[in-house]
Parts: sequence; structure tokens; C-alpha cells
Amino acid sequence: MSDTPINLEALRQRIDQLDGDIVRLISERASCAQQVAHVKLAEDENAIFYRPEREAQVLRRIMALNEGPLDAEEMARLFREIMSACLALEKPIKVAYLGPEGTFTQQAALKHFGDSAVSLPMAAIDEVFREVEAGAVNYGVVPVENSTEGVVNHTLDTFIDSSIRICGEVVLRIHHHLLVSENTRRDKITRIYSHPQSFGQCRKWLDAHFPHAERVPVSSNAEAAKLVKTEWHSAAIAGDMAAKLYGLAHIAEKIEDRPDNSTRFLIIGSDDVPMCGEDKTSVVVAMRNQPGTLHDLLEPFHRHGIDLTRIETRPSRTGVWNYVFFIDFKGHRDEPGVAAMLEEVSQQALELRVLGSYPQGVL
Ligand SMILES: O=C(O)C(=O)C[C@]1(C(=O)O)C=C[C@@H](O)C=C1
Repeated sequence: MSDTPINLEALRQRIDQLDGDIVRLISERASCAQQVAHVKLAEDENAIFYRPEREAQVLRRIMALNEGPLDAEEMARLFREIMSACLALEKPIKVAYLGPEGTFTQQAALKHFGDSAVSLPMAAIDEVFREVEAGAVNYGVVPVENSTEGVVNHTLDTFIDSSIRICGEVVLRIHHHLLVSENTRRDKITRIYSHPQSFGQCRKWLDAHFPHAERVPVSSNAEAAKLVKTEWHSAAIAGDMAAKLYGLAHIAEKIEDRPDNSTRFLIIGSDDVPMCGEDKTSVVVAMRNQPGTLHDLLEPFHRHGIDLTRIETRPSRTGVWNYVFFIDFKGHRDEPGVAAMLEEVSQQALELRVLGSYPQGVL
């Protein structure tokens, strides 16, 4: 501790000085980013400005440098916003997400790209894919799995017929609240709206606290929140963003049955992402319908010491795709061990497609 006497006036003067320094430094950083944009354009007139691998490296470095008192994630979130603003100076990016406004997917999009990205709600997962494929937006964000309810089948199925690449992942802690319009009393609630996945995530709480209320599934949590705005006998299960957007009151907070309830979202785009050092790869593999198929598929992963993080089976949708496996593992397709393993798997498979190698989620 310094022996300078601590008084409010002196501390505020110091904060003003530091703020001045921070503003100068952020501005200098933003000018660097503008120059980066010029360099990228000079190298390639179709330059890609958003660089997920670089962003992951920047955020990991910030977390490693941080010595407190702010925690490392908090510090990284501040830098997430600085980088988002720097990227918007280079070139604003457009991101489509599974809407409507106020969904957890929008929250995930903002967590991943920061507030300076332009985010556009889409009515369905397929539309998010279509907008990216058509080049109407730069990236898309779709949910892929929840820790309580499991995989979002629709997202996986959409990959089967699409040429889209996975460019990143973001994991969001999901907190559900029971929300009502300001005129609704708890004892008057006869109906609860929510997305079917959210009902699944709050099943025990609902059985204990509202066993007789009718549960009405709707297309999203945000849609549920919108509906209860004008209904006095209804409540919605939704998150903070939807509550704020529709000005709803909380009857009960964090009603999810599992405190670690979280959802993983994928960032989809049109380009491959270079290696960042802590990467993941997602592949889809079609195998012949014969004994020992799963063993044959997984053996090369084991032999090359590759760490599987997820495997899902989906029914085939064409005659050729007898068995379709979605597999996630640690590593990048450009690493020699990974490339060798993929080559071996593709020899045995009817088809193998790499959906993308991308940085493991940082925040
Ligand atoms: O390093 C780059 O390529 C940049 O464009 C700079 C920067 C940054 O602000 O650090 C901005 C956007 C990119 O997505 C990655 C990093």
C-alpha cells in the first residue's frame, strides 16, 4: 500500500487521469485497426475483416495478462467490446440470428461479436443458414445443444444439405425467469407460455410451483414474453433480454432445474478459419450400415490421440446417408495428426465433410 492519504477528491482526480489515458490508448488501438484494414485491402480486394482466430488469441492473452481486481472474464468482456468497435471501423459486420428480438440466440450473438455488430432476427434456423449462403449477412448464430435438453436436431439436420462452414462457438449460461405483465398477480396465473426446450429445462420447478397451469409451447421465449404483455392470467418463461425488451416483471428468477444450464451456439459463415492454437473441429460422417461401423469410425481418433468432445447420430435423409454421425473434437484440420486421422476416416466412410475448424469458445 502507498502511504498517500486516501481521499475522495484525490481518487477521482486519479480516475480522471486514467480515463484520459485509456481514451488515448483506445483511440490509438482503433487507428491501428483502421491501418490493418488498409493492409488487408491492399493484399486482397475481397479481404475478410473479421478474424475469429485472431480475436480468440487477443481475448486469451488479455485474460492471461489480467491480475485483478477485475476477474479475467470481466476484463475480456471489456476488450470484446473494444474489438467489436475496432472491427466496425474496419467494416461493420451483419449477423443473422434465430429471432425474434430478445432470444437467447441474440444474447449469444452479442456475447460473441459485441454490441457494434448489426444483428438481424430471422424467423427460423433455415433462414439463418439461407441468409449466410446468399451473402445477405456475413455470419449467422444458431443454437446447437443444451446441457439439460440435449441437441437441437434441426440445426444438425440443416448442416447435412448445406455448404456452410462453422467459424466459431459460444456457450451461454441460460437463466430462465417466470415473467408477467405488471397487472398480473401470481395467484391468477392459469397459463404459461414458453419454448418447448425451456419447459424441459424448468420441468421440476413448474411441477412444484405451478402444477395446474396450462403449459403452452410457442416458437421462442421472446414470443412468449411478447404474448403475456397483453394477457393478465398468463406468464412467460424467458430470459433477461426478453424481460427488458417487453418491460415484464419477475415473479420468480433462475427457475431452471439445473444451475449449470447452458446452451452452445454455433457461428456459421462462408470461409474457413485458420488455426489459433486452441481449436475445435466439427465433421459429419456417413457410414455404411454394417456391424462394427462405430468402432471403425472411432478407432483412428483413439490411435491419433484426438480428444472427442461430442458425437451425435442422426437418421439419414437420403439413400446414400445410411448412418450420419456429427462429431466434434479438439484440434484443427491443418494440424498433421488431425489431417492424417481425417484421411483415414474418409477411406472408410461413404462421405466425410469437415463442417469447420474454429477457435474453442473463449468467453
Ligand atoms: O488483427 C486484425 O486482423 C484486426 O482486424 C484487428 C482486430 C482487433 O481489433 O484486434 C479487429 C477485428 C478482427 O476480427 C481481429 C482483430
